[in-house]
Amino acid sequence: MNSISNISNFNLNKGNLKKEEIITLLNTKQNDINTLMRIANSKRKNDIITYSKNIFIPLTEICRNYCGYCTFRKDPSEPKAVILKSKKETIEELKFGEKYGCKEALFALGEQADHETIVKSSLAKKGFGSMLEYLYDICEATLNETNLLPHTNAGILSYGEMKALKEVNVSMGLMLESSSERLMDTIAHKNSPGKKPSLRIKTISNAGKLKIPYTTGILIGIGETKEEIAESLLEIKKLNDKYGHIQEIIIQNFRPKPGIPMEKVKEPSLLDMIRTVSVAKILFDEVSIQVPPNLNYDTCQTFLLCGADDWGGVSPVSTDYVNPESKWPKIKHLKELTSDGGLKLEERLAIYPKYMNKNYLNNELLNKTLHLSHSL
Ligand SMILES: O=c1nc2n(C[C@H](O)[C@H](O)[C@H](O)CO)c3cc(O)ccc3cc-2c(=O)[nH]1
Ligand SMILES: C[C@H]1O[C@@H](n2cnc3c(N)ncnc32)[C@H](O)[C@@H]1O
Ligand code: MET
Ligand code: SF4
Repeated sequence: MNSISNISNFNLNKGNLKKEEIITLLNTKQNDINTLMRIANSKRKNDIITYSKNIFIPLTEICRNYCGYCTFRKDPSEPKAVILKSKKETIEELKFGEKYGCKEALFALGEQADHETIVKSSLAKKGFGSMLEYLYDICEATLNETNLLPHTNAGILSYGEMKALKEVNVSMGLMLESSSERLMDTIAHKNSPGKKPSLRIKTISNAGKLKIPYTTGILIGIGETKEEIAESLLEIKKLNDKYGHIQEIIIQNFRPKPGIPMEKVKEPSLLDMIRTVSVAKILFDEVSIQVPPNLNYDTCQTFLLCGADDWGGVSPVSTDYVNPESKWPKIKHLKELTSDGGLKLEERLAIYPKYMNKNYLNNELLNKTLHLSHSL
């Protein structure tokens, strides 16, 4: 029987869990789950739960992948598809967000959209040769014309692309999703060359070499096994042990929705989320564990009991374009939910304090970041 009653034999303090031990923890039942939660929660360094006030700008919804869980991606033929959001509209939206206190400009977009002719010609009309050039220009304008700090998640990028974007982003991100090659043959990733684990790992590793403060995470409930969850977390740990650039890990639960290939796939159970969040907290000492509250509207308090310490980007103005049916809780509500658990809600920036220095940021980004952080 799987049990963690032998948990004292596990090296829980240093987070040096072996794969087999993680799998055991991911399979815990009944009282052992309480123990697991208690141990994870005891790893908290303080009673603060952070969030970042952001505005989500989907610069393009065109994407070369077809993930079985995604409703964000649109075909160029769909009348409502965002081919390329203009700079004028982007800045107007950002300025609106700024009025409501947003400090993070979240640019999340389809992967390698410029491989599509319609995007390429739209870029050319504006005088840009690639999505990278456009992204750079938009992030630069964000810095020049607003007080927001850019965070870009554009799917996999090359070393050169990230080297360029580092100059105009305080942090960047890419969900590992899962380190499982096997999922490349399943409904989740079979039409998504960009979800190949080796490519995602390469991107995250290049970000480490470039000293880019980084957000990654795993998507739970897309057909992965417990063993594969353990392997994914260990892969992220390996990357962070090597470079130390991972500022937060998102434990994101898959949300089924009408019209997607995975429409009929069951969402992960609350207990599976509890087990995964707890294990992640035990495994990572210096990295924040983020659980998005909009994807767990009624249950998110539970994650406060297993060591989660960040709610991620929460927007007072924009929808979560990846999960548009999942409304953000109001900050006031989030504050009440957090303090009800004996914890304190605190706003943070898109870059965590330990990276606010010359090793990670150029002068302009550092000055802007420090200035904003004093206003929190
Ligand atoms: O509103 C969202 N924000 C998402 N974010 C934003 C995130 O919550 C914040 O940008 C970070 O916490 C940085 O402040 C992501 C960022 C990444 O780098 C990678 C993946 C995600 C996923 C989402 C998401 O699904 N919805
Ligand atoms: C931006 C991130 O959103 C996640 N994502 C994409 N589709 C869904 C869904 N249906 N439910 C939950 N998360 C999703 C992926 O992990 C992606 O990398
Ligand atoms: N398309 C990218 C990815 O899945 C960015 C987030 S989804 C809009 O990695
Ligand atoms: S999740 Fe990202 S990569 Fe996958 S189809 Fe959607 S937009 Fe493209």
